[in-house]
Amino acid sequence: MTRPILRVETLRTYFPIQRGLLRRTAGFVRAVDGVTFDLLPGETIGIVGESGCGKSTLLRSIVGLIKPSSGTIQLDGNTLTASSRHNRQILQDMQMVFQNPYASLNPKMTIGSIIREPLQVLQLLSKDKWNSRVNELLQLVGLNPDDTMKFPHQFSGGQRQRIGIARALACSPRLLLLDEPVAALDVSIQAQVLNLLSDLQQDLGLTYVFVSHDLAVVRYLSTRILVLRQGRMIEMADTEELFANPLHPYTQTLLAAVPIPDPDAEQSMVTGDLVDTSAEAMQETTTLEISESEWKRVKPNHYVTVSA
Ligand SMILES: Nc1ncnc2c1ncn2[C@@H]1O[C@H](COP(=O)(O)OP(=O)(O)OP(=O)(O)O)[C@@H](O)[C@H]1O
Repeated sequence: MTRPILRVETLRTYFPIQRGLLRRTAGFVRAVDGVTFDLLPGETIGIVGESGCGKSTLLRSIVGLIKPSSGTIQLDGNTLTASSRHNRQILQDMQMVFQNPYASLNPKMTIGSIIREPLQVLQLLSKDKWNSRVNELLQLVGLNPDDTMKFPHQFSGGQRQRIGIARALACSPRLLLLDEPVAALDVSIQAQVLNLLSDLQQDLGLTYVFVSHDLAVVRYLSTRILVLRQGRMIEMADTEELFANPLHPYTQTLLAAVPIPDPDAEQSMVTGDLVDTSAEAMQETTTLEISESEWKRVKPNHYVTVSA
């Protein structure tokens, strides 16, 4: 059986609520509260749920931008600790793409230096190969390699997100954590960026964790969906199974809000071929080691919570 590239086990991230002059801890926001899932190579898991349910905190906890309160995260079978997170291979293997392409790029840096930065920081490749790698990355994301000396403000929103993706790909990661990567873009541009992500996944064999509040967008890209509510897992299933057979009332409510695609519409949201790159991976049943009292396993890959 294929080893999961990512294993998240009973992950909890709580933020203290501080009150009074002495800033005493009066309680905790349970932003992520016992999340467990495995991710096989080539899969895309979509994390969905309403605003504030903990989607971004989950991603940030996985990538190490926030220190989780408890639980374990394994990358390729290796448990991530404060010290192992400095390991070059781990830093290389897992990269994040942020929601806001306006805020996530340093406006004072040329895009050449923005994309080159991870190579410099991680000391990857020899210095004389950095420029050709930057050109290659720009081409990979559909941008002009002659534009390396331009600044972020000289690009459109969609192009800036492509720059963010090129930077995330600079050190050849295997796992991309995508936090609402198209939410800040116009719908027509969203389609182009989603198609790019799909093509890159196929061409480079990438694995994605994809966060969005937009279920229609998640449906295009994800092979499996995890529904979160107030930090807790509500339901998890293969994408089409979840859409066809949502079991938890909360999932049913979320799905009811997704507009049904109009077959006569001139332009569907995503054009071109979206190839399911994880067909092989999906042949396998992923395991979920959560207490039976909390989860009901209704099909090999369909779990629903019975306590929330
Ligand atoms: N640094 C922080 N300190 C305290 N509370 C926080 C912090 N970051 C997030 N939270 C709280 O944790 C909860 C989850 O927030 P998070 O941003 O992860 O949700 P989300 O599902 O990504 O929301 P959105 O879709 O609006 O981006 C929220 O109640 C939020 O207010």
